[in-house]
Amino acid sequence: MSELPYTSHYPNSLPIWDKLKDHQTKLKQIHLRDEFAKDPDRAKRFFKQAAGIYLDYSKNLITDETIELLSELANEAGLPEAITAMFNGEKINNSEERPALHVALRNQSSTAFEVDGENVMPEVKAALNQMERFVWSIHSAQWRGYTNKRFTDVVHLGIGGSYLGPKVVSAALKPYWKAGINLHYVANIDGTHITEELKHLSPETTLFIIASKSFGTQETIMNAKSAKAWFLRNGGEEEDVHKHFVAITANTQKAYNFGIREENIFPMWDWVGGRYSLWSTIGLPIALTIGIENFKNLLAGAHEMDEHFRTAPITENIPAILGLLGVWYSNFFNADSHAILPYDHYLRALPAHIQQLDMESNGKTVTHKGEPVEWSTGPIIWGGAGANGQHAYHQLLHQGTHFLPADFIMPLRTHNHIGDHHALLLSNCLSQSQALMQGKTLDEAKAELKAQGRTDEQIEELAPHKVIPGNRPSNTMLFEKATPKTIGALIAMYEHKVFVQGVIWSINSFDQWGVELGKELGEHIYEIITGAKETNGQDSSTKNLIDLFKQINNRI
Ligand SMILES: O=P(O)(O)OC[C@H]1O[C@H](O)[C@H](O)[C@@H](O)[C@@H]1O
Repeated sequence: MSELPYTSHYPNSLPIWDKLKDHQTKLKQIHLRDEFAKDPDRAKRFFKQAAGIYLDYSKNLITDETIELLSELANEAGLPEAITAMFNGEKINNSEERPALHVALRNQSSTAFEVDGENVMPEVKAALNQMERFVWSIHSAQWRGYTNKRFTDVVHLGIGGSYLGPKVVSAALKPYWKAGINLHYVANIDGTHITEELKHLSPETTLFIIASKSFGTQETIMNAKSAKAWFLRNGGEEEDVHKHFVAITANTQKAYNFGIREENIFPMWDWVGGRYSLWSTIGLPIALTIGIENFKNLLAGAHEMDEHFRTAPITENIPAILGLLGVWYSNFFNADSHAILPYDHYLRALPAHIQQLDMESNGKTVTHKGEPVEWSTGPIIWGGAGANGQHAYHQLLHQGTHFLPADFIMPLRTHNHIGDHHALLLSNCLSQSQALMQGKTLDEAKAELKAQGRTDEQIEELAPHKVIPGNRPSNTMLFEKATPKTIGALIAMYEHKVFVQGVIWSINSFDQWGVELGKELGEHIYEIITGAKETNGQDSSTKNLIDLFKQINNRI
């Protein structure tokens, strides 16, 4: 296993770590409400803009000194060297001996990106051209179904990174969808998912994309087999399969064996991690719905963020600032979760994508050298669409006992002008971060009750319930409009934030060994259910539950 080509460190042994601890003790005394009151320029000082994204990070538990110290932390942990290593194609995914070169997929410059001494840009461009030809042939109905009808529906079969990324982007860019094609996603191995999606579709006009980097993921392969069986059961013939099934994979042979023609297999590369793959051919469903030009704009937006990340000094660098603030809360305030709150119906799938991106990347307990970490790593990512959350979990954000940093995300202009909905949505978004920051004091609560004409006794009883502590941190990320470019930049921003945190924590953000054990055990359990193996060796809980399943389904 190769050493990482940048500084190897334990963050809690860095000289800056103790300084940050002392600083945190001081900072615990401040209240953000007072910081805003005494410094009218606070919002201006903690504000950045890059690649169409406006970041207001003034409602964080920080002072100028915090930013200086965090930037020192980044330097001591070797962040600048790590960024260079990633862009240079070094094997920063050291447990799998691979680079993490998703930035090459959206490269708009003439820079070469090398893997093992070979420039991958010609392959990347060739794959994009293959996508372009395919999208054109479907849109122009040159490529038709087996009864010569044009395609009306595309079903994308994939899971994890081969699902969440395309799903969030295609939903975020719904206003750009070309007329005539409906897109469906099937990820879950639960047969209900595919049954529900296929219910109203016709095999004559349905095209399937099987998206699996490995072409070995149980859920996707099972769904692909069921889709093929549905196709054959409903009129399609074996020799028609190639007209209705295409694949995206790094395992060409397996896709070929499934019945897909070589020219309909789109390449993937092992230097692109699943959760970083929406920019590759895995983005085919995005390109099919929004068109290739818009897909290229998505890549261009991400590239702009890449360039910002690669070149901006740490204190000016949006992903670096976000990553360092995350470290600040995880390691110095013991925050164990982080909320993603998009105020945009089209972006409602964003929390699920960021959840995989962040939790699969940084949910680690050993350093890249395999030594146990003595510091917290990736937080629990959760969230949902605003304003809906305000009428559900925001109560806990405002008055609960947990410390929960949050990101508020919103486009300044809407695609759907209807009444004054958008101004009201923005008011909701801003009022939430304001309430989290300023809270409500006991005196304010009492004054409010008094103004309502409550008796003194009622005021004493009720006021404590109305107190809101405030001083709870959040970021606000705005952009002019949800366009392919801004969505590209937004997602790339989160990717780099996750990388920054992985570097500080000295972990490998690009492997995911933790998901393997469940897969292996699942295979054993399935063999027991089908009778291929005995229950020997199973713990009594699992054995009982298997028996119950077999009994209810008459499989004994
Ligand atoms: O694209 P595939 O090879 O089918 O992989 C799909 C997904 O499954 C794996 O278990 C990993 O947890 C994910 O990172 C990956 O994106």
